[in-house]
Amino acid sequence: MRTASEIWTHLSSVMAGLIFAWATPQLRMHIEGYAHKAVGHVYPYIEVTFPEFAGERLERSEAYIAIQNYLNASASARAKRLKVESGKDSQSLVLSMDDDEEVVHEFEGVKLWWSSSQIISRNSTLPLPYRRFYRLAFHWRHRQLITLSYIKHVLAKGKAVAANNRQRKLFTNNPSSNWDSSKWNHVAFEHPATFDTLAMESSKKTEIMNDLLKFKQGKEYYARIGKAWKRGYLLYGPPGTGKSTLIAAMANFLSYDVYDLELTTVKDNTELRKLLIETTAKSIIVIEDIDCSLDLTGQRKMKKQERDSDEGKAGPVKRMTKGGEESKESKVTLSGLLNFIDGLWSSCRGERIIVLTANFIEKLDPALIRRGRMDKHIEMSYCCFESFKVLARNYLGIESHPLFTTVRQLLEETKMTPADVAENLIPKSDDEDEEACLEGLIETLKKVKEYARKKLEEEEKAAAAAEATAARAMTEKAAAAAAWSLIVLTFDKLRNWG
Ligand SMILES: Nc1ncnc2c1ncn2[C@@H]1O[C@H](COP(=O)(O)OP(=O)(O)OP(=O)(O)O)[C@@H](O)[C@H]1O
Ligand SMILES: [Mg+2]
Repeated sequence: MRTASEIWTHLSSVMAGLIFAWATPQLRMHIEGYAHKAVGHVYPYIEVTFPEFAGERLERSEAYIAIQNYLNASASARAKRLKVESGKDSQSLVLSMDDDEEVVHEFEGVKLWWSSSQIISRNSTLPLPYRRFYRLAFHWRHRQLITLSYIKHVLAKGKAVAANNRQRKLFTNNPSSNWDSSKWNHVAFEHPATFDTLAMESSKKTEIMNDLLKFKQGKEYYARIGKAWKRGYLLYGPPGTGKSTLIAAMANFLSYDVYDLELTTVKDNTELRKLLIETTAKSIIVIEDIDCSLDLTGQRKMKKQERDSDEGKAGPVKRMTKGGEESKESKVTLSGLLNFIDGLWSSCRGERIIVLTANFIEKLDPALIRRGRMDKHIEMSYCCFESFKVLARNYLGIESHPLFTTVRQLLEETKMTPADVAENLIPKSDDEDEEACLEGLIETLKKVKEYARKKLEEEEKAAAAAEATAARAMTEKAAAAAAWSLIVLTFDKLRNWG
């Protein structure tokens, strides 16, 4: 039997050996490796936690939000316990995973488990009394796949879902006297127009949608060719042909915000620049009726004349509202507007689209609408049969009708805007069915055709009368000239005789 002192000596040497082994890094790694393997055999899963608040300033973690969106998108199909919250428009409902619920996902054939939990926190700096987090568990064999690919995939998908679900905004600029609160006012953007409901030839629609998609996905492309990630659209055509409707459809298609810039309330070029700086990425900046809100041609001529004098000396430019009445004097100039657009192109990070609308393209200065500033010019035209069919589907819910043939023929012979066609397709009482609406439209089209015929006839008559008057005047002038020559000749002869 060993004595107590012998046992102590033996224990001390074992302890010293262990301490020595721990102090030797290679040996320690071996021991740790074995320990991990031993634990791995018992519990072979790795768990990753994503807390809601992270970082030094305890801000809401972007990763947490992206994961939340990613998981919510498929929650109703996967989770057994769900919770319901009201959505962005406070009418729809959003289903999400309930607390302490676990769902199984699969990525490239690998199974993984997501769970959501919360614990009461004693940390008083947190904005909420509890700490929420998501936990991802997977087999340690898939560590590489999950950490290198899957988490990136989840974050990208979650961000895309968020972009789609985001409550988009419609901004309008405040007059500078109200800039204490903010330069832009906003309301929820809830225009229902889509490319599906837009009355336009389908080939033209597809072209615009492809152009927008290429732009939206073009981050790397624009960076590679060294061009700012911006695109300018000019929409022109008569009132009521759908310019504003197309802008709404574009914003819905891209999930972008809309900044509706009202130039008549902007005092000068400096204000214009300040407004620009406050706009955010993923937005469409719209200046409607550019041909009516600024006398651009006049300004350009004036600018040319005063090329040597500075902007301040150019004097205030009178701007007109759409109705033609004069609004407050403003010093916004064409060069200010061009700088605004170029500033947008060069100084603002992130993608932006600028859309100008006009009734008369010929009134606009070529510098404003040249490619590079306004890259795509879209003419919005009178209603054709294809556009009519879209309106008939929207307003009457029909794809065909025996009266369509008459409508088609009349539309080819007349000019009617989609706004007017749409107005005729709206039932005016409960008794009016689709046939009554189509008959009403045919009646109006016939009237418009008759009116146009009479107008043309009158114009032709007036032109003929003007031509006759001109011819008569020419004859009288020629006769007078001949008489005068005769007088001169006679006078000369008399003088010679004398
Ligand atoms: N192409 C279209 N597709 C679907 N609806 C249209 C179209 N054009 C006009 N409308 C209907 O007519 C109404 C007026 O159209 P919109 O305001 O888009 O015309 P606009 O070209 O912007 O006119 P303005 O030059 O006066 O601003 C819209 O509310 C819409 O209901
Ligand atoms: Mg409009």
